[in-house]
Amino acid sequence: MQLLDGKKVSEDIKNEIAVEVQQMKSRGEKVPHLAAVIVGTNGASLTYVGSKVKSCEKVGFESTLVSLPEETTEEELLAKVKELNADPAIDGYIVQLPLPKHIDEQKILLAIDADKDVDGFHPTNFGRMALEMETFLPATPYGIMELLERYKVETAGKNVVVIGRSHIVGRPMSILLSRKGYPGDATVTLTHSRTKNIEEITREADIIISALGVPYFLKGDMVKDGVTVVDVGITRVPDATNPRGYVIAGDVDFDEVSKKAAFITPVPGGVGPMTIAMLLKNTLLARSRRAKKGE
Ligand SMILES: Nc1nc(=O)c2c([nH]1)NC[C@@H]1CN(c3ccc(C(=O)N[C@@H](CCC(=O)O)C(=O)O)cc3)C=[N+]21
Repeated sequence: MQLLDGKKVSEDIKNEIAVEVQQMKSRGEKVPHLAAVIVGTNGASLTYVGSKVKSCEKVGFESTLVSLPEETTEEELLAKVKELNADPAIDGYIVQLPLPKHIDEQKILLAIDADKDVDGFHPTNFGRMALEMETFLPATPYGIMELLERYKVETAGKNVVVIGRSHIVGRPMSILLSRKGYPGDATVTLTHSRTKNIEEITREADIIISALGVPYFLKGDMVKDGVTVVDVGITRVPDATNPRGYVIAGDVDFDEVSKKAAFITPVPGGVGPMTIAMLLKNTLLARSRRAKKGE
């Protein structure tokens, strides 16, 4: 069994980015500037946004955190989005999801300038991804592709089973792995809450990407020997014996599944850190695109 070490690979990627930023600086060029908008104070969301800001500092990017109260109206958030679209200092930005229920997420995502949409969530960028055009790939699926590539996991002609059809992970993951070329060319099955007899499907899989959010869902008897397993689930499970009061649980029963797996990601330290590294990579791309346009 080999660990797909997202923590380590993400550090490598951040070091590569830091080198490029240093070169930009020494040429007197503007460095990438990422902004993140967060509405409300969900504990987990605050953690992620905090680590994004920290990672920006680490690679030498500029970063701006826009923290808005839970009561922010849709109109106010739209106004902030328009302001970021128009701000020449900002190369790319994200609006942290989920948003409070009184705000229409789709309306916000549509308002983001596709050229600054480093999350790759705008319909234009999602379409470009599906059509195999150059674009900002959504950070989590992009990070998984990068992990598979750096560990040389074979994908061509393999049976890939994706669990979960979310717009930010499962759906784009299924598209990316079915695209032409490496790390794609796979035969992809997208499973979800209406899928019947899922264990019969997962048992045939060469690669399983689980993005479900159900702690310890994937058990040892649901996979075949030699499988590659990527665990996207991150759930905080209350645990009184832990000083934090919770433990971070993946979708995969690691103890059972790792006994049969050829490659497997840990949680934490797998897909999560890769997501942040790829967001930085997209922001670097946003900056170089804008530099080419003289912006
Ligand atoms: N517009 C938007 N873009 C996102 O990319 C986005 C979002 N909204 N909303 C929330 C999710 C979640 N997300 C994570 C990023 C890093 C870790 C991460 O680094 N996790 C660490 C530790 C986790 C912990 O300590 O809680 C790990 O897995 O090792 C996790 C989750 C990005 N998201």
